Amino acid sequence: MQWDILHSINKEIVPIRSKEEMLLFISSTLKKYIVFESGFILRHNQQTGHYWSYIFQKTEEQHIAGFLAGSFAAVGNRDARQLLAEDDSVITGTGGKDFIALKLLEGDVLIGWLVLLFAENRPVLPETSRLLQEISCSVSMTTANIIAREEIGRREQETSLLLSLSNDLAAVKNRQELVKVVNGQIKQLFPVEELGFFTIEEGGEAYRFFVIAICEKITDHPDLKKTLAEKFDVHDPLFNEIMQSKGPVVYDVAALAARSGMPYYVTFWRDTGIGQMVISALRAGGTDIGAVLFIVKKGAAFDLAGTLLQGVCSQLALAVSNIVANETVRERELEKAKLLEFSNAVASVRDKEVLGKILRVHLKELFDIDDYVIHALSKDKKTHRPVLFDPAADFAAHPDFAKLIDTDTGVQDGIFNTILEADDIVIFDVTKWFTSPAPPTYSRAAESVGLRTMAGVAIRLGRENIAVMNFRWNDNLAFSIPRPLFKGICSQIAITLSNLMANEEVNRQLTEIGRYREQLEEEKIYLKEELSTTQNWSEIIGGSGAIQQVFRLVSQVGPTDSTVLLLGETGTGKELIARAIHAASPRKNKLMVKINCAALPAGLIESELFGHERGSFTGAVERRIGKFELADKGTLFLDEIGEMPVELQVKLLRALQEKEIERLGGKATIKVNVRVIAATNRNLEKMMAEGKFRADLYYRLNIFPIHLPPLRERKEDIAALALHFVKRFSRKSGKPITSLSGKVLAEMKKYSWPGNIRELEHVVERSVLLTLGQTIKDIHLSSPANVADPPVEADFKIQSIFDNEKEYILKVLQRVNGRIAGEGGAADLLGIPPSTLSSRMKKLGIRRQFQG
Ligand SMILES: Nc1ncnc2c1ncn2[C@@H]1O[C@H](COP(=O)(O)OP(=O)(O)OP(=O)(O)O)[C@@H](O)[C@H]1O
Repeated sequence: MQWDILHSINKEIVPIRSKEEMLLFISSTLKKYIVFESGFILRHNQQTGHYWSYIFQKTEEQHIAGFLAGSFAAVGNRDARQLLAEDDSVITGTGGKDFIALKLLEGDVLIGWLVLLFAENRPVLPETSRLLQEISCSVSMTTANIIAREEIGRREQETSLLLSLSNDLAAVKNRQELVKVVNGQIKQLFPVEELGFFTIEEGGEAYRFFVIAICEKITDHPDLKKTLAEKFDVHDPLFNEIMQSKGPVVYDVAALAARSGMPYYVTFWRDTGIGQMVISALRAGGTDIGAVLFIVKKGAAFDLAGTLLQGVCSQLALAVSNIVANETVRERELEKAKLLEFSNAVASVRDKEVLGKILRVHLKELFDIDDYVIHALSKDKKTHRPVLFDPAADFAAHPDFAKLIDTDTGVQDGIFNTILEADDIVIFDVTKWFTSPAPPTYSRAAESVGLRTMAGVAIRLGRENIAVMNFRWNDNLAFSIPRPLFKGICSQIAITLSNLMANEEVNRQLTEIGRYREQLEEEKIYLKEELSTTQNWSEIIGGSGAIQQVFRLVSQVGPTDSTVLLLGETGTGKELIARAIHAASPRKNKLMVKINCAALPAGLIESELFGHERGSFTGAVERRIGKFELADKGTLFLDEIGEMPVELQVKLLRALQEKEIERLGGKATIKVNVRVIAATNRNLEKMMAEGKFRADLYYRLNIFPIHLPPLRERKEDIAALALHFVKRFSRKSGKPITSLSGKVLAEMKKYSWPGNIRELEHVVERSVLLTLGQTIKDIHLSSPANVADPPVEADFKIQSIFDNEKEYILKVLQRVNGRIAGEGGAADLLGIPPSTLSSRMKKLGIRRQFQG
């Protein structure tokens, strides 16, 4: 009977393949032969000594639930745990709730127990115990099979998960896709709740979060942004340890957080209440690229043994490095595109204001940068001044900022020099400016618009610092400014800025050239005038004692640098004499610049004399040099000096004494080397007495006075002057007029000539136009009362020296019958050698018949 039972039981056990079949066997087959309340199988871990419920039916019964949960009730006076640990293959309890625990062995290894609980009133029978002993081998084998099959199944599942994970990870192209795979598959493979990936930054000194797959409860955590944004030091003890370790490391978060020098995220996760985290280095192609952090599910224990974590980590490393490579390629392409777009936008801009606006749009769009100012460095790199700025920025509207545009500031202010030496963005505290003992001018503009923290970066053309770009700083910019692109944009700005400045320089030079051209044009006018008067100089007429005295004074003072004051009525030849003085001076190759103080409105004389800067007064659109500068190294002729306004006399005096001038609206003084000749028809001494002319200026000008006599006081010159003008105007009008009649000449001599030589000149000019023959026989003088009948010399007529000589030689030749040489011949009578007479005759056009 016993054998039959054993045989039947074994027959039932052998085909069992699964936990369910085993449970069915225990709860129905076994119960046919053994009477017990309930039965289950516990598993046992040989290494750790842990045991756990393996094959069982859930129940509400407390004593069974206690077993299943691992809390054994005391059996007799022995604890069930002790009982289980004993070596007997079947243990039976005594007293209380009886049970039998049948040891399940695979070889020598204890793999678990089959536990049967009995009702209190039904103690375990010895034959039950024996029967169980008999079937223990088959139950052990079947259980070991189930475990093995399960293990195989688990491994197969793991392998397939790993395979699909590896397929999915291979296809991952970006961070979002990685998060999807992590959430979908990693979380199935391991008891993890959250994952975070770190990557090591370029340069290898810092690491930061690359991507995280976190649960919702911390998505809204206030410190999350900070945690994700922070850069961690690769030398922190935790990261160091992970990088040193060969595989993943399990950490108790509370214990880890208690260690010193831990990175911030450890505390962050401790505070969210998690117990364990597993961290593993991520390596791709033999290079450390970062780490992966698994946040273990609450209550779950993460057992590294037997997991595929290491393999999974290698796959994750590959995926991360692929994403990084992809992102780098994309970033570079994007950068290239953005750089291209930026350089296209700025390339053709030549206008500062337009460029300022374009920069504003692009800096905002690319990096979220606001309120930028670009300060260009001076050539010697010692000072800077703002040249380009965000026109919409608050500070741009500040009056102090407007002043800055044209102000040079030293770079050695502790901020600019630091920026210029740095390779990256320098962040600085603007408030330091406010409290510094000598705050720079721009600090007030910055303060008033609430700028507190700013950043600055050196703008370099190649390696040369050419400018500094400052902009408003906030912590978000740390992430919105990708350095490679930012550097590229800064280089573009450098190119654009240097082009702009070169362009400005060219424009400045063109304006300068334009100004010089203008100056040359003016000089040309003066030179022409001078040329015409120089010709006049050779034809200054005057044989009278009075004018000869003037000529003597001119030749005395001419070669010196003395100031000359020409006094005389209008038209007496003051300007002519001034030019003669200039022509006789060492300055003759430079300009004589004339300014007529009577011809200019009082308000313009100053600008005319000293020049003006652009915008110095309404209408001063361009910078203009004054006559003083134009006459530099030459002569300045101040005509009608008596008409100069008194207030300007002071300035003139200062210019004469200091030998330097200042342009209107200008700041710099300009050295000038000018010789001054002043002229007036006014009585300066009288004016001085009346307070209309400054005494100091008078004495400064009156160093070498020359009085030009009125024409009425040198009537002996009238004939020569009149003839001189006749020739000039007849030549000009193409008329053959060569002389004036004696009557006309007599009229002229009688006339008082209030307009002096100029009047004579005009009278002759008019007469030439009216005369038909060769001789002027009539003139029209303005005041007939002044004209009296002169004692006319019948045969006297005025003619040129040339005609006179010709006529005289002809008369002599007629007297000697044309004989030139020999005693009593024409040459003898004229007291010159015959050869000289012959050549004179030839020159004068005397016909051959008279030549001997
Ligand atoms: N000695 C001279 N010989 C020839 N021409 C002369 C002589 N003196 C004056 N003139 C001519 O007379 C005209 C008037 O001379 P100028 O302009 O020099 O006089 P001014 O004293 O400067 O006159 P104002 O006081 O009105 O400026 C000029 O055309 C000048 O060439």
